[in-house]
Amino acid sequence: MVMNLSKYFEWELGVLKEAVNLAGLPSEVFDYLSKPDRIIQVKIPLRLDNGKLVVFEGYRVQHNNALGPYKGGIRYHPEVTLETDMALALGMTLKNSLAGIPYGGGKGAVKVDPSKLSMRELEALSRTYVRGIYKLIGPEEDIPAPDVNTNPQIMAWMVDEYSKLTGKNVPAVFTAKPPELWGNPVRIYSTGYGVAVMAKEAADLWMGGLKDKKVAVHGFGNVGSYAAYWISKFGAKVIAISNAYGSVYDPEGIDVELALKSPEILKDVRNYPRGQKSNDPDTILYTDVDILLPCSLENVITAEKAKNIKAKLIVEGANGPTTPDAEKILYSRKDFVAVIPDILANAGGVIMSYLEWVENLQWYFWDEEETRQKLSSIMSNNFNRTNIYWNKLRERHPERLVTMRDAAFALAVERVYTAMKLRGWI
Ligand SMILES: NC(=O)C1=CN([C@@H]2O[C@H](COP(=O)(O)OP(=O)(O)OC[C@H]3O[C@@H](n4cnc5c(N)ncnc54)[C@H](OP(=O)(O)O)[C@@H]3O)[C@@H](O)[C@H]2O)C=CC1
Ligand SMILES: O=C(O)CCC(=O)C(=O)O
Repeated sequence: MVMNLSKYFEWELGVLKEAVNLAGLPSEVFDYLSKPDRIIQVKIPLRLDNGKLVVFEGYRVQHNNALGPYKGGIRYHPEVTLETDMALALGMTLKNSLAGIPYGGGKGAVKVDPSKLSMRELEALSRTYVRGIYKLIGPEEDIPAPDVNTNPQIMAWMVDEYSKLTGKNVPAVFTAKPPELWGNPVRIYSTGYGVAVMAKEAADLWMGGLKDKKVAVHGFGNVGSYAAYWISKFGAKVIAISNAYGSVYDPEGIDVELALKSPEILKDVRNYPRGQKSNDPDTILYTDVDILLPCSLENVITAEKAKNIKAKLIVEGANGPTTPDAEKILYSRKDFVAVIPDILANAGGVIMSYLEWVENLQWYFWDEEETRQKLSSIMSNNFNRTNIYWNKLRERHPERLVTMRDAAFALAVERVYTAMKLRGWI
């Protein structure tokens, strides 16, 4: 996939501008939010196991903290750029606002291919990154978490490094830690679980329920694999999955539990024992399914690809997978239902991070069932609020296409605006 990353930031800003307008807010709100509060850029020198020194580049973008501390994940990816990170940080401000949680938005990144590093190198890189940013993060300042190619083990190293540097035991500075180190056990699957809850809400409302609905999942990583697992649990049938190496299609249904338990399949979905295999991850975008879950990276569903998509409902597990041009093409189809936008659909991760942070701050822990229940009801409530607002906007603007993304952005930006206004910033 060729990623046009700067394009992602550009189109996200376009949606934001429109949202400010739709919400009837002063245009200066767009000027304020189109730039982050602060960009931290750090040098990460790493001595490789073979003795060679390499220097990586890392970022932490703190976008806006009107609603609370900056919050958002850290991505390790060889193609990540500062602009991608800025787009993702803006997305976090809006996602956290829409979710109704007490956070602003931020995002971090290191330009590295972690699959090429040994465990020792990965740990050293993660600790050096924390040394670069630790003075500007904290449980009341900025709370990072995982994103693409980062995980609870990396959070454990990071929280340990932070504690060493500050001389304090501060678990609430990072979320999605291992449960043995004050993490919440739901967090590992919460984003995918939330995506499945959103698909269920949408299917119940518009498609007669999830039962036997055919599903394709693009990107079988943390978000995609658990989204596939939970949507199957809710009664749908996952028939196609992909990752960076390729895809597998089985009209009889993929055994998601088997795939989730197999390190070989998680590494490369073509190791799945049945079905038709392809070396192209994108073939599954065009499979005849009811629901498509894009759970890999941004800019996957372009206008060109949208023309051949058959799914009626798209629930965005990834951040920024559908371009606005593609969305227009999808909505022009009579049988198309909706794109449930990223800031609504994949908020399960950060909502669960919020619950873990609350647990860490008060040293009191809920059990798994109870926390999942809390997450589920916050997600369902957010779906309903956004849908009601979407209906209102469509009634108000019958002359134009108002997407659910427009509604989600407008609702989110309203809450940020109110906080900034009350604080006297704007
Ligand atoms: N983790 C979280 O809690 C949250 C993540 N997100 C977003 O969800 C998305 C996925 O994140 P996450 O699951 O954590 O990341 P992972 O690294 O766990 O998974 C990413 C998946 O996408 C696959 N992938 C990469 N490139 C392609 C491609 N060209 N075609 C098909 N699949 C591809 C990867 O395959 P391979 O393994 O082969 O590289 C992997 O299966 C990102 O957009 C992220 O920002 C959003 C909210 C929260
Ligand atoms: O839990 C978190 O803070 C990470 C969330 C995140 O990065 C995202 O939603 O994209």
